Amino acid sequence: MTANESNTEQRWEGFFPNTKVIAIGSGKGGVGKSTVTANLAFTLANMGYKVGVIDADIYGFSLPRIMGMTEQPELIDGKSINPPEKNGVKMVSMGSFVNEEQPLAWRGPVLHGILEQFFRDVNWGELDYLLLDMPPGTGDVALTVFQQLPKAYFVLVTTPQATAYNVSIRLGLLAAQTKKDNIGVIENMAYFICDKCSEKHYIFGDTKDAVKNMADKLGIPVLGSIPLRTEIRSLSDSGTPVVLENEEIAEDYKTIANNMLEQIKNIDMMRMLRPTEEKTSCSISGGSSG
Ligand SMILES: Nc1ncnc2c1ncn2[C@@H]1O[C@H](COP(=O)(O)OP(=O)(O)OP(=O)(O)O)[C@@H](O)[C@H]1O
Repeated sequence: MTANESNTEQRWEGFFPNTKVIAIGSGKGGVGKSTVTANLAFTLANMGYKVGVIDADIYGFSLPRIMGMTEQPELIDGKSINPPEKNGVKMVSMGSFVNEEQPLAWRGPVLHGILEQFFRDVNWGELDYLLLDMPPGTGDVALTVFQQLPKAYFVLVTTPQATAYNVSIRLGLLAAQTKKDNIGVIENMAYFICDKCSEKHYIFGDTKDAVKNMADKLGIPVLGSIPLRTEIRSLSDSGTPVVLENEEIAEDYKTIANNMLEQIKNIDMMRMLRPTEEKTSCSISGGSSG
């Protein structure tokens, strides 16, 4: 796609002129991207920001369960909906409309249409930050998001295993190629603190610098690390993101959120200095399939 073609396309961020959209992605599934998204959303809300979350993982949605927001959205006038809200966070997911066990099998254009409705037909109100929980990998939805949200900031979540961070590099490079601003990497399940010896065990990484080295390759910072904790999993499963219950982990998330906002501030300053052509160009080949 050329810069001109991309400019004439309807872009979703037009629905949110005053909102910063943060797309949260991972190279592979199971690294805790949705858990991190949910906890970051409640952290930002706790810091006083107005926050919305779109679950862009249409087939593999899990946010309604993790955030404990399983109620159906309210249909207003036959075409727009009021999203569920909890602790100052609004959220919409495919899981808000279908049963958790219902199989979904749609091709790209249908996914694109559903995501567009999440942006256009939901009464979000004024938001400071809209977090987008992306499906894992570099598939159709990632490409659509990169095309439709040229000003979005991009955050990678990975665990310290080589199998996870190596595929994250691919997604990070794709984001960079399509001129997305990568803000940084969040390391999840970074270490485990033993109940008995209180030592940190780096279960998933050969070295504790694995994710730092990966972030260096992409030229972006590590925004922070979250430990592997049974409590994170068990609270998530029962619909209470850990930051609402555990002050120590809430502090870790606050550090990450502050680092993220600082990076956004720096990127905004750099954007003001960039030539216009560079701000709008997009190098994805092919159409805008979703
Ligand atoms: N730091 C952590 N400590 C312990 N368990 C965690 C941690 N982070 C996430 N988990 C658990 O790991 C599992 C996978 O997390 P999650 O669903 O957030 O991953 P994901 O990357 O979004 O996966 P997918 O993209 O495949 O949906 C969940 O059971 C979650 O509770």
